[in-house]
Amino acid sequence: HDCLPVYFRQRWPSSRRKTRFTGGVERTLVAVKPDGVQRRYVGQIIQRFEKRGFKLVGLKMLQASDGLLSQHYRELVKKPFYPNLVDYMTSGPVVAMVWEGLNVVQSSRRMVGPTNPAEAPAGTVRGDLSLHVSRNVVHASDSVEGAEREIKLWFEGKELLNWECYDHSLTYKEDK
Ligand SMILES: Nc1ncnc2c1ncn2[C@@H]1O[C@H](COP(=O)(O)OP(=O)(O)OP(=O)(O)O)[C@@H](O)[C@H]1O
Ligand SMILES: O=c1ccn([C@@H]2O[C@H](COP(=O)(O)OP(=O)(O)O)[C@@H](O)[C@H]2O)c(=O)[nH]1
Ligand SMILES: [Mg+2]
Repeated sequence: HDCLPVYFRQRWPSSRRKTRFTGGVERTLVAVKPDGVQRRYVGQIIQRFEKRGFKLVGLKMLQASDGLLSQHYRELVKKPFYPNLVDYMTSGPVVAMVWEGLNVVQSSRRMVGPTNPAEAPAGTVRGDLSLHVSRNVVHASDSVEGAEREIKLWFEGKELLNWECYDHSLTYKEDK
């Protein structure tokens, strides 16, 4: 977390009152998959994260390679659907981004919805925009450790920017 701005380096104190934060300020990898790009959903997906209050700190469009995907999906390489997954993920450009904010890993997973769109509630990206598990529009890291690993895989350090949102004090309550 050395690359986070100074005011983010501490974890949020778990509160004296009812409100409890499970985590601190985190970063996560979100990627619009080739079907999402082809269907022109990039703007809508970015907008959901902006509206929620998260901060965009990295963004690029790329053609994913087999090598990158075998590392990204290293837990899935033995699965029977893995060759199809690679065909899907290399079928066109992917838009990869890094979002930063309080509990962003868990919150973005909730915004994206379950892997299978059939189980994804309306209001989630997958529940609103997709039907089939093999065309589920978007990726989001599923743990803080996974996010750190994936961000290193998809981005170089210099591609991630530290910047201050002017509305920070409106979206965060910082304890004195
Ligand atoms: N049973 C399956 N059949 C076909 N495709 C699958 C299946 N399970 C997973 N996939 C595909 O592999 C991807 C990775 O599976 P994973 O279990 O990591 O789901 P996820 O974490 O929800 O997705 P992602 O990692 O892309 O965000 C899924 O998003 C989906 O596209
Ligand atoms: O049975 C499956 C499971 C997963 N996937 C694809 O593999 C991706 C990664 O799977 P993971 O389990 O990581 O799900 P996610 O994290 O994407 O929800 C999914 O998003 C799907 O695109 C698939 O095609 N079939
Ligand atoms: Mg996954």
